[in-house]
Amino acid sequence: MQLHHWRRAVLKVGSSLVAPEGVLSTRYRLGIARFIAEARLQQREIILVSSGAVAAGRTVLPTLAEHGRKYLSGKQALAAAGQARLIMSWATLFDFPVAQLLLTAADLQDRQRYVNAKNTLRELLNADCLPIINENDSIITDELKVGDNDNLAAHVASLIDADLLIIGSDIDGLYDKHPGKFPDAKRIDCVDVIDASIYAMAGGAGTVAGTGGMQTKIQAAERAIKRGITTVIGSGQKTEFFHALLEDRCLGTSFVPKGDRQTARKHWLQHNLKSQGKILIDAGAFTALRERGASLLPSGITAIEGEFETGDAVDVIWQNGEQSQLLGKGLSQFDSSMLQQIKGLRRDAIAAIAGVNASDVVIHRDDLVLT
Ligand SMILES: Nc1ncnc2c1ncn2[C@@H]1O[C@H](COP(=O)(O)OP(=O)(O)O)[C@@H](O)[C@H]1O
Ligand SMILES: N[C@@H](CCC(=O)OP(=O)(O)O)C(=O)O
Repeated sequence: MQLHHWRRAVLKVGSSLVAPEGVLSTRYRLGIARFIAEARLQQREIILVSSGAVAAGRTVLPTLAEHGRKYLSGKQALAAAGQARLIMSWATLFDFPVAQLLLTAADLQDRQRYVNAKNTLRELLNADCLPIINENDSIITDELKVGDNDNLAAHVASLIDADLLIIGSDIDGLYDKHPGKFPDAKRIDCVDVIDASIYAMAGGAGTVAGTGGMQTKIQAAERAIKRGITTVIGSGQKTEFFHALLEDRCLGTSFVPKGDRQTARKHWLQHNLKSQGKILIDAGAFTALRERGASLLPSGITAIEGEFETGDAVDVIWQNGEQSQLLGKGLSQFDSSMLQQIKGLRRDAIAAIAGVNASDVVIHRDDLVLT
């Protein structure tokens, strides 16, 4: 199946690839690492979501592995020890820097942490670094869990505005029934609509190390395509799967959103998010945003209307004397009270008010939809 030309992908690799026999191994990770390196050479960006911390922990702490995985703190200790081994072992496969981000559902629900995670990822990509993400298994309880890395990867894809979500597993796609139980199961090339009949095809995990099986992969695809992100599920054990992706083709199962990605994103921003306030901008900012596709900086803001929180959607309006023109809608990286203080200011002055670590971008161009 031919895909669109993708530029930024979240690649999720399951425990079945990272630790095929329940312990950390390079057997499939060498091929995965080669794919990441080649994609980067093609000027594509990759964010890796890697499972395998608990499996790696079993090697690091064999005694705990025997008894510890039966209770929560034991599993969490295995994940803590294993995560360090996991990240080190990925780092040795690359000649570019890697960075680790451990996220929880709470981080994705809290607006400030969500924006922080997004900004950190953007910085890492700009610095040519490979972000490697996992769930922060060592501290979470059930209520705060995303629970599986398929859904976590879909959240990350949406957070960083990826145009492709690749779910690498030990199987070459979604079958119409559990292939391990039914020898006549047939692989599906492309899913147009995700409904109950698609979920009914999915069985549980294939290995002891895996979590969720196809169920969570379909959930992830559903979450991603709602945001206009094409999702593919395929075998991370096969070099052909990765080769094809480098040529914008999918040899597994693809889930393709209707319409193009910008349309879906635009639709999501425009129709699913209610504007909580207004940011009025000057003529210079209007031109920069409209003509040059720039991000909105505080220096171009003349006034703020309404009360809103960090991450809320706001209308961006050019006010020209008595007349005003709606430029678009975007996600604000600051709340309205901080914006009241930093509007019209330049970078140095902003740092004195918002702190040296504060971003000086109010609405990133990726988060702005022009009307
Ligand atoms: N309909 C299906 N199509 C394909 N695989 C399925 C299906 N139902 C269940 N599975 C199982 O899901 C497994 C992949 O999920 P999982 O074991 O959680 O792996 P991972 O570690 O890659 O997330 C497959 O190996 C297969 O045994
Ligand atoms: N966060 C866990 C993996 C969770 C998970 O979703 O596993 P998998 O189904 O193998 O991708 C770990 O690192 O062990």
